[in-house]
Amino acid sequence: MKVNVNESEIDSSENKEKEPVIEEVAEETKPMLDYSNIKSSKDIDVPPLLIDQVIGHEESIETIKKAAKQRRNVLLIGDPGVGKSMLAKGMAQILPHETLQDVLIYPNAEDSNHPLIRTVPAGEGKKIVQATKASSKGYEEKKNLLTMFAIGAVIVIGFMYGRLLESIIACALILLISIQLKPRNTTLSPKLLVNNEDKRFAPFMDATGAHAGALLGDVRHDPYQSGGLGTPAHERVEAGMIHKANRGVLYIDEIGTMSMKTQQELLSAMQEKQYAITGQSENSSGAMVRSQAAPCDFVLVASGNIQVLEGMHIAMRSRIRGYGYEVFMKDSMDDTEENREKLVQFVAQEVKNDGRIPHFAPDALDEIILEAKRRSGKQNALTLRLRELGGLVRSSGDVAIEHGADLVTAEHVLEAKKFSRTLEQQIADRSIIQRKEYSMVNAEGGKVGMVNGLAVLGDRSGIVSPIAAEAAPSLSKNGGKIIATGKLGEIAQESVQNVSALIKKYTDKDISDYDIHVQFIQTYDGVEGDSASVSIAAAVISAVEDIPIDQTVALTGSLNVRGDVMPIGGATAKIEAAAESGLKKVLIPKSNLKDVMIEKKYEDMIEIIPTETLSDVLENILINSTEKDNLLSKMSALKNKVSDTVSSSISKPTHN
Ligand SMILES: Nc1ncnc2c1ncn2[C@@H]1O[C@H](COP(=O)(O)OP(=O)(O)OP(=O)(O)O)[C@@H](O)[C@H]1O
Repeated sequence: MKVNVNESEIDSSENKEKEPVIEEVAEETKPMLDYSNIKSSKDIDVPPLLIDQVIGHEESIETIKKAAKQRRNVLLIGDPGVGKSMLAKGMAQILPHETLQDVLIYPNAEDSNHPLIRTVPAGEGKKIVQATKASSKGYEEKKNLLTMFAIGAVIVIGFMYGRLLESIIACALILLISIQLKPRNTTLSPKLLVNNEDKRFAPFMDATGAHAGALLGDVRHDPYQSGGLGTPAHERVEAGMIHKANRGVLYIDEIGTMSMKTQQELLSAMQEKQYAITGQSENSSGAMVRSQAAPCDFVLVASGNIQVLEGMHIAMRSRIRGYGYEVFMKDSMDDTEENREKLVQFVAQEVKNDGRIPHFAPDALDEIILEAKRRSGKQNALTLRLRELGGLVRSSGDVAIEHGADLVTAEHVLEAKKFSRTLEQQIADRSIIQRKEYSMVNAEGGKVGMVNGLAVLGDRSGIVSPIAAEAAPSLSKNGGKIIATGKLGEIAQESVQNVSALIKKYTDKDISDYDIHVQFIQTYDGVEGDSASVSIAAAVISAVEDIPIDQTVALTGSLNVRGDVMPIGGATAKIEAAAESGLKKVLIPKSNLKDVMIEKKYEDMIEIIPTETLSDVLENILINSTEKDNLLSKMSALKNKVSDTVSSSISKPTHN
């Protein structure tokens, strides 16, 4: 990929020869890895334990292993799909499982609404229940026989005396009584609340979004409360996830969305390591029942993004801090050979877990690594948002199956990329078509106060976002106003205010003498406008100075108050959107140059010009004219004056 570093890059004060410098941006032509040892991802070993399958979070894995050993709580904070729940599941696999218990609940002869809890080693619970059931089986058989006989007799008598209706009612009554009649050993037989029989690993309970009943346990409602017809209280008790997670992991994603009351209860369960089960609905007969406390000695792994902390009970966070670890998870890893190999392992894992798609050939693995690079949006990094990358792995596999291929190839990955576009990408695509149809993007000529800004929709879809500025002398005695319209009005206001000092400095015009209108034309919901300040400054300067802007150029960058162009996010997506819209050049902050990983098809469509200062931007975007030359020489003189002042102050020693 060729990138033109424009002549404006060369410091004019040094009077160097003004020749454009051509800079090579690292081009990925050779394979990303040495695949000589493998034919496909099938030859890659997938580790048996989940924790060893987690890619790119070495430090977090260390912490999780430490936490598992000491049974500590963990708070995992990070972006969606970076492997938080995978780490929590992995933790459950490395917790000791020899100490697992079954929990039984028994009726209480003294207080039927206070059933009793008994814990036994894992696997024993089922045996106890089966033994009690076996002894009551004989009774059940006899009872059923007797019931059938009674029903038969009533029907025959009913026929004989012509009282069929009464006999049917009598049969129904006999059936009801028979169902309710339970032998003493049946009513006294325990119920298995928590069964850990044959568990190879400690339990993992995902309580994300669980309501209080499912989380803390509940007692079912029973309408037959009187006359001994009701179901015994202990049989209506249901264990909560906190009980099922006993000696294992209780995982809660987005814990901050849980009600404070539930968090409070969870906290007391964590403190006491046991929790009595009661009916959660006040209007239910279950609310009368309260079991003896059942064990719930779980490790809590809570997770979410950073905002989740706002909704989190303060004591809960303090408990995790005091008795556990807080982990901030990365969203990307360094682009090293070792990490590329891990990505290959990731592909092998995803293929194995999916079980329906073929393995990946080396060229397809290369495409996935390249995509991981692109999605990281950073120089020398690979994304760790692996759930989304896993989506591409699966859809590439689906394409290969459609083509009847035994292995997924690079072509399949590229085809999958085309149709598995995110909603934001589809909206961006559609807007590009619309803009082309209605000629909203000006891809030719020069216009005063009109600039092709670039923005990002979602997290990786670029969009051309035209900005128009109009400057009119203010008639108000109190000076001019900045009037910003469109959805990004606030950002526009702020940007104009930030750049007003620069505009004043560079144009010799006080923009407070003008009413300046700035409009973001056709802005979409979800467009972030932080990187529009360079575009706004260019549009306003063009409007104030009446110098047309080249409409074949698009630009992006954040401008600081000193006139330096600062880096922005989504450089690659923005450049691709500009190319797709038919624009010929794109100005991006120089510091973003290494982040650029545009697809091959765009490479010859657009010229990328890195910029460092507002002067670089104006040099490249204003249409050549005497006014432009005057403005730029004024700016360059100013720059020289500033550097002279700085160098003289450095060279003169001061004596205090
Ligand atoms: N670091 C990783 N290593 C290997 N696979 C990963 C990693 N991160 C995500 N995945 C893949 O993505 C899937 C989803 O990840 P997971 O559910 O753990 O993400 P999460 O961070 O918990 O997301 P969310 O916060 O949205 O629940 C995993 O089952 C796995 O296939």
